[in-house]
Amino acid sequence: MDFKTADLYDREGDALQVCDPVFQDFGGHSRFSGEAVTVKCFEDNSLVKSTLAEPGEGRVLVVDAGGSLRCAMLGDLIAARAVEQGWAGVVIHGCVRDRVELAAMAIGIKALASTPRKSHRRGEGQRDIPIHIAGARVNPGDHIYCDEDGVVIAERSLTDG
Ligand SMILES: O=C([O-])CC(=O)C(=O)O
Repeated sequence: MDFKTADLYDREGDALQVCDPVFQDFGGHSRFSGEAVTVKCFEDNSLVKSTLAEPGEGRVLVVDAGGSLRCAMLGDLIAARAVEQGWAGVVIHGCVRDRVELAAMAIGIKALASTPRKSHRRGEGQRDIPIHIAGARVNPGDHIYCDEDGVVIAERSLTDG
């Protein structure tokens, strides 16, 4: 994976959505990209768990968790399943936990922070809808590129030729 978000920005300019710099890296991969699958949920990670249990096919789950710092939307068990299922990464506008284990996993994970408290699981949330995270709009099927510099979103693939 040899893209750089800064180079993509230089090429595409403001045709790209650029996330505000609020994310930290928690996964073993800091550079990852893929087609976006979207989930919107608040302090309930039911849809995060069920979506990451499906075949990932190199896609990236993007979660609008409302920026909540109160509970973790993802931990080592859900992340391990995502790795098994072939997800390229997860971007969460919210928190994770189990950061030591996450750092050893072959997946990209960007989130705001870590916290020990787990989330609810009541089946609440929406999937495959347009979301807004960190100042950027993400539509299902957009292509998301993440690296050490940040997160950018394009309406089409920028690396498949
Ligand atoms: O189960 C959860 O809600 C989050 C978690 O700790 C894990 O994925 O291991």
